[in-house]
Amino acid sequence: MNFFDRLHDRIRTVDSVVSVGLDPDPSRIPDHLLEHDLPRWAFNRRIIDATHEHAAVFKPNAAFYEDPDGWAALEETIAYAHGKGVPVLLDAKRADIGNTTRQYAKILETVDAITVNPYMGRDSLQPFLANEEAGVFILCRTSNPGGEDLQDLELASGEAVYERVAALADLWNENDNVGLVVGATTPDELEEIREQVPDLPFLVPGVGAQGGDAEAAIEYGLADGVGLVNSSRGIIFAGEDEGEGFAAASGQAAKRLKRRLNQYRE
Ligand SMILES: O=C(O)c1cc(=O)[nH]c(=O)n1[C@@H]1O[C@H](COP(=O)(O)O)[C@@H](O)[C@H]1O
Repeated sequence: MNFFDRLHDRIRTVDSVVSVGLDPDPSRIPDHLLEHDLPRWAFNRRIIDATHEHAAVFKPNAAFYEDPDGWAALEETIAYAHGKGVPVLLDAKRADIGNTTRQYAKILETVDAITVNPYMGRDSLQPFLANEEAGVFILCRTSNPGGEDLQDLELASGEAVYERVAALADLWNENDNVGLVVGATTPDELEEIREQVPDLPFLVPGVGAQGGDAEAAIEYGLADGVGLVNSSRGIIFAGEDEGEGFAAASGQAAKRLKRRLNQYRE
């Protein structure tokens, strides 16, 4: 079954478009978990237990797992999320030359969807795009301040680079498996890109810790009700000062974000 059909079902089941970002910064893991063999896994397990009822997906960012213990923690995390019936979107921002990207794309045997980088062009994304079951979210207008450095540049055609990316993504969506990453910190661009590509679901990061616009994230992020609004630190570290109560606080934060976003959903 196509990823976006599965996501549609998941969104209906939990009545939520919240993507819970699993970015377990080791310096912020509560002290009482540090004695575990894999503190990031111990942390994520408790976060998953507390938030899964409100999670349309879990989105681990690969950057937080790039060492041997991290790989083990990520493997456990993915399996546990799947055990709870929650799809996993790996935020890896991948893409490379053909033979390399073919190896990268093998990760789609393990996760349900991935973020990819369009900078190297179509062939660098082809093995991801060819996977009919998986979701492929292409970076379009990112939420960080430097997002404007390249993405806002005007091309000779008069369009901005991010508009060109949206147009290409639409073209590359032959398997109905493509979405765009558009940050909530630039609501005007969100609106503009939604008008340009009405059918592509967006992953909208940047609400919560980055202060993005939650209403715009819903108004423009969803295509036919399908899309994702991510918060990572705002959920997983909501109970940072609460010791063993940290996970319960995360559960509350995920529920609050779900309710806030649901106010704007039709
Ligand atoms: O691809 C992403 O998910 C992403 C794109 C983007 O433009 N901005 C952005 O913040 N993200 C990711 O979304 C998450 C945001 O985390 P918080 O700011 O803690 O909610 C991080 O994992 C970022 O890497």
